[in-house]
Amino acid sequence: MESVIEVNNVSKSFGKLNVINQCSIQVEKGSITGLIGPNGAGKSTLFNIIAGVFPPDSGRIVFDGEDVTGLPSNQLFSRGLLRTFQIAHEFSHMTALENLMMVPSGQLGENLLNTWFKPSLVRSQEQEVRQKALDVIDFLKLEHVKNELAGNLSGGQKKLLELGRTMMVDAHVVLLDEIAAGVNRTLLKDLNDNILRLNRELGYTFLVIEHDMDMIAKLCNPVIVLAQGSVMVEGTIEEIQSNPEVIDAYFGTDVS
Ligand SMILES: Nc1ncnc2c1ncn2[C@@H]1O[C@H](COP(=O)(O)OP(=O)(O)OP(=O)(O)O)[C@@H](O)[C@H]1O
Repeated sequence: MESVIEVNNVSKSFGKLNVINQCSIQVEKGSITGLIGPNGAGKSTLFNIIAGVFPPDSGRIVFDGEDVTGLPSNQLFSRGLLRTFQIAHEFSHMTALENLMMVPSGQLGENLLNTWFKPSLVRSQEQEVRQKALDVIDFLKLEHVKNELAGNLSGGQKKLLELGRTMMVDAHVVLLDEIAAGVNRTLLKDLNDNILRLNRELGYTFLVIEHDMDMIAKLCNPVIVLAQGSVMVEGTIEEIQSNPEVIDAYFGTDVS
């Protein structure tokens, strides 16, 4: 098995609070790996470190075999590692299709000189981007809302659109931070199905933070439990749910 993300002995403090403590995890290429743990365990902080939002105090992050510790998000983005973000307010007045078309970086049309001197090149690239966006709409079965303003989409449709944006840049590793929050059951099934399809059909690797245990159980193998900034245990969802230490620390007495 080949790791696509390696977190090696990473630590991070905010002031006197040690949030991540000598934490090491590996995400295998082609896996959908779950990251769970109690509130405040450090999951989002670890995501932010992996995604280059801020550097660790110590330790290393390896992505695709290269040390990327401290590289900013935009550089990781161009290497194919990205996290989903909520659709920014300023994009809510654009249609779902336009939101997808906005994603690719370095569009030739943005450069005024190109629009003057190489108009045909710009036009053909715009057509290419539009076609790709239409393919993504088709893949995610969002055809019926493609011309709807993003701000008018339902919570679940917005999450699908966020997932769609990762397809526009050919991401191959995607960090999903609580993507199920606030999504109704029907759309949650669509979301799960699409994550599985991206994984199986297009080879995406996912690292998923999620409080929804049904979603973790349906999608993730392995599941890593983080507690107080370090790995408590890693295994299949069945192993996790029957681990006495995890039951005690995380599930309380509700889990049989
Ligand atoms: N920028 C920051 N400055 C100071 N403290 C922070 C910062 N970010 C996170 N923390 C603290 O770090 C701890 C871990 O937070 P983090 O959001 O990583 O946990 P989490 O496991 O994602 O929690 P949850 O499941 O509740 O989202 C918390 O005590 C939080 O208050």
